[in-house]
Amino acid sequence: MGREFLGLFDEWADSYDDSVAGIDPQYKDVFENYDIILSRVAKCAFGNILEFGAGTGNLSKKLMESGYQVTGIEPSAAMRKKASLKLPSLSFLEGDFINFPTPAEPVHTIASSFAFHHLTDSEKEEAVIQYAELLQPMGKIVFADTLFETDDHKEFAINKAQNQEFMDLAEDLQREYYTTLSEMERIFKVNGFHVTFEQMNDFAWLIIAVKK
Ligand SMILES: C[S@@+](CC[C@H](N)C(=O)[O-])C[C@H]1O[C@@H](n2cnc3c(N)ncnc32)[C@H](O)[C@@H]1O
Repeated sequence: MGREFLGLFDEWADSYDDSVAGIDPQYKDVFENYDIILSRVAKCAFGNILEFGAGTGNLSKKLMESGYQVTGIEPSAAMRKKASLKLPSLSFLEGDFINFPTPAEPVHTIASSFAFHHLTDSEKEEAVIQYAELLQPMGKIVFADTLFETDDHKEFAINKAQNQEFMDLAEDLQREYYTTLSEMERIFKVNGFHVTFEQMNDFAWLIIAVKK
């Protein structure tokens, strides 16, 4: 589910780490403070961690260095290959936010960075319902992702990208399922989580949801 963008990621795998380093001007602001953002996610995590959309393994590395047991779930074979080369001791399994292998161990934290927007809002809710079942009591969901305060803020970002002639970014913002803070808050609250948000750059927010 939500795998309609996979072709893009198979193609992007080789140059993805350059993009997050700010080399691509179109995505410079999206990935501003990338390293700090991943470190914040790692700092908020605990216990056994299931990470979705692991990509080239950059968040997985931070989580592993913090001493956690990490299993990465990633639908793109090219991305899994990159991540496995970077972190040979970690498991990167084929799966997505909704369809993934049942973890062998209890899960305390579900983590992800820059990936949850691949799901529509109803798929996001479907995923959160599953995570509420899967997580241990007081378990956490810690996600970093692009969110907008309102639909008007999203429209403003699209117009700004078009005016800067950042057409890849403008199309991306229209094509994928970037949602609003209020919708994200609703999804977590109605499914039994206490949720807080912290802005990390013009696009990315840290989302911390604790199972009540
Ligand atoms: C922008 S990259 C983020 C990678 C990494 N987490 C990071 O912070 O650099 C998005 C990742 O989500 C993966 N992805 C795409 N659709 C997905 C889905 N439905 N479920 C889980 N991951 C997905 C992509 O293959 C890609 O590796």
